[in-house]
Amino acid sequence: MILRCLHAVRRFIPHCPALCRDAVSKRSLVKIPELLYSARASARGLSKMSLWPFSVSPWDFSQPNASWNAEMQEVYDRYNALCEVKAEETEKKPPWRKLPSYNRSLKYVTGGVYLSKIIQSKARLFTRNLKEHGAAFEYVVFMNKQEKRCVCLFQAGHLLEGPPGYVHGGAIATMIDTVTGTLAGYLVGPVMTANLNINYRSPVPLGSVVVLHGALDRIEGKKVFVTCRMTSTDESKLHTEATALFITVGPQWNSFEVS
Ligand SMILES: CCCCCCCCCCCC(=O)SCCNC(=O)CCNC(=O)[C@H](O)C(C)(C)COP(=O)(O)OP(=O)(O)OC[C@H]1O[C@@H](n2cnc3c(N)ncnc32)[C@H](O)[C@@H]1OP(=O)(O)O
Repeated sequence: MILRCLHAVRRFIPHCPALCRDAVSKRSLVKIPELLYSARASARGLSKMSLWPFSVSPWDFSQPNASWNAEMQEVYDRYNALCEVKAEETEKKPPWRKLPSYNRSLKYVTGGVYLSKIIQSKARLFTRNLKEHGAAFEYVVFMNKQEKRCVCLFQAGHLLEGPPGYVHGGAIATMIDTVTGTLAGYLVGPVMTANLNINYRSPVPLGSVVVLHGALDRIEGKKVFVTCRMTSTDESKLHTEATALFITVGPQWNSFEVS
């Protein structure tokens, strides 16, 4: 019934473009299954959710959803609590911040000079290109700017299989690149990965939850060195160790503080 109404609205849109162009877009309608899905997920503690289906704000993939297992939800709640400011400490900024995560880069970003507009309009961030929650990369990044480090909770879905029952090494590398790149980008601005070194210490079971600990090592001119460890959620088991080198690509590279 709801979908029928929405299809009727969709057919009506071309006849009143001035009225609807911005508020009701086809892109918004694509999000309806996600919104219905999120309504089901709300029982599991989804923090903010709008029932208004024509929102133009992008979907934040780092919110809890029904595919998260109990461990993912529990560790998320623990870190999320660190992001909240208590009433008596309103003047103090909490050191931790949960980063939102969208499936597109900035809408008007330049670059990708060989990309046609059609390709660019369909482009999606690699780790966020599936609509099915839980199938691949479920993750959320918490940033601590003061300490120049971050943690990422990662639940590996069934499409990431490498060896039977375990996560593919390339999927692990993807997450390490994402987490270290996000930290470098957050601290200094736009960067490109120049080098990634990974030591795989123990396999990651498919469907399990792990934590990636990213930390700034040092900055030397344009070069940003970041380390990363992937562990079990209680940190008793080391899965992967990595170092990454990022090169700043913006014009601002010589103006940030070297520490
Ligand atoms: C909104 C959504 C967010 C979502 C956030 C998601 C985050 C995801 C992040 C993913 C990031 C990626 O995957 S990026 C995609 C993968 N990476 C790439 O495609 C990069 C391809 N490579 C390049 O474009 C280039 O080589 C660069 C930019 C890396 C470097 O070129 P450049 O700027 O000309 O640098 P250049 O002057 O040559 O070198 C600068 C210094 O770095 C050193 N250097 C350069 N490359 C290397 C290297 N591989 N290993 C060691 N050292 C190196 C040089 O020796 C030099 O040192 P010295 O002489 O100064 O001492």
